[in-house]
Amino acid sequence: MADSAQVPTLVYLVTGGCGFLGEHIVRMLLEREPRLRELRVFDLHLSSWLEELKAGPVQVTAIQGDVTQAHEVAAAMSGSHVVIHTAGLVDVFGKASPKTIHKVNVQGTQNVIDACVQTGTQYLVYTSSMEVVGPNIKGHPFYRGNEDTPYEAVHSHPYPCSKALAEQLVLEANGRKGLRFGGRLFRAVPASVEHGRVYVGNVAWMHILVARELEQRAALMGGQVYFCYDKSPYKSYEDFNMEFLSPCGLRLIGAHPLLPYWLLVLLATLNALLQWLLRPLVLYTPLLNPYTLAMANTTFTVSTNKAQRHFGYKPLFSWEESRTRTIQWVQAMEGSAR
Ligand SMILES: NC(=O)C1=CN([C@@H]2O[C@H](COP(=O)(O)OP(=O)(O)OC[C@H]3O[C@@H](n4cnc5c(N)ncnc54)[C@H](O)[C@@H]3O)[C@@H](O)[C@H]2O)C=CC1
Ligand SMILES: CC(C)[C@@H](O)CC[C@@H](C)[C@H]1CC[C@H]2[C@@H]3[C@H](O)CC4=CC(=O)CC[C@]4(C)[C@H]3CC[C@]12C
Repeated sequence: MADSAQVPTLVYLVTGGCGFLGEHIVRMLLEREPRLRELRVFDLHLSSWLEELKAGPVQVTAIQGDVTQAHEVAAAMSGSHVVIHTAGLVDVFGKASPKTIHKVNVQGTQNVIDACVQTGTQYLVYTSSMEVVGPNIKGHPFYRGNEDTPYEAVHSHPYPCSKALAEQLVLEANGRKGLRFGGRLFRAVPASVEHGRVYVGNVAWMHILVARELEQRAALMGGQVYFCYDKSPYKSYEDFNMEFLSPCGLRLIGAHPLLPYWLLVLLATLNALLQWLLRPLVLYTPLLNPYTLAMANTTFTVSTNKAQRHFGYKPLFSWEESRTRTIQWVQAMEGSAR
């Protein structure tokens, strides 16, 4: 059994992947990162040599995009585990305006950071520059210094200013969570209890398709039941929720339920009794009651393609897109709850 360090499960995104540094990173990842499942190469200008890389075992996805466009960055980021952000304007010759340099190097980096937070991509590697340190405008030499050597970094040129600002954004974003929950949830349901979940956008899409096809295919579809499904992973109810809550800073404590099942049944029953006793005074509606506990502890998953066979249904949103959109929704809900 290959250890996890060797199993290709990770999705990397390299911005500026067609640049001088980016190309080296792309080729080296393919040669030296055994955990790589997909390598996304994001660049304003895609190079033809990318095509030759698609013949290998790792899925190489070329994405033409602009880091100054937040939605393009977020779309490329969706489902990535690691992003290496090299895209930038290297210009100390006055080819580009200070505004453009700032827009690409600073706003572009902010867009990458925001996309990480939105999509739950937890690891960002940023290519900074020695110019962030110096030489400064006073011409002070920096002789064989290191990261801790004191030096007065004072810049006026657009490029070093942009790199210094971008690096500061990245450093400040370290440890940032999409959501300030920062809380802990305690596992109540065994991870082995699978529960079927479907992204709401795919549920809506199936409804649209049924309504559209029903008239033409009444003989086949009339009176039929169709399970709704997509590529959402089979997980326990709580583990599935963590796909969206982990990127928002929540942690699920315990590989196994922390309380024995009989105690959960007792607590659920007490909740039901309390609800009954309090009903004349107040509506007490706890999450844990005998019904919800039974549901959460009963495996219920589907595997079917009847909807595809009968009316051509295919999920509109991939798992990665569904996950990203749900994380964004959770974050928006948290923002409105403040
Ligand atoms: N070349 C050097 O000596 C040094 C470079 N760096 C940094 O390394 C990074 C990469 O630099 P190089 O590979 O040398 O430059 P490069 O110009 O060869 O590569 C930059 C890549 O970013 C892409 N890009 C530019 N604007 C973009 C945008 N708006 N959206 C998407 N992609 C965009 C370009 O198409 C290009 O492929 C830059 O962040 C630079 O500041 C840092 C230190 C030294
Ligand atoms: C307190 C813990 C035991 C916690 O894990 C309880 C989770 C519980 C609130 C949910 C577990 C299963 C959910 C239901 C399931 O997804 C099926 C459903 C289908 C519907 O049509 C409506 C929602 C629901 C009943 C859903 C409700 C929440 C759960 C019971």
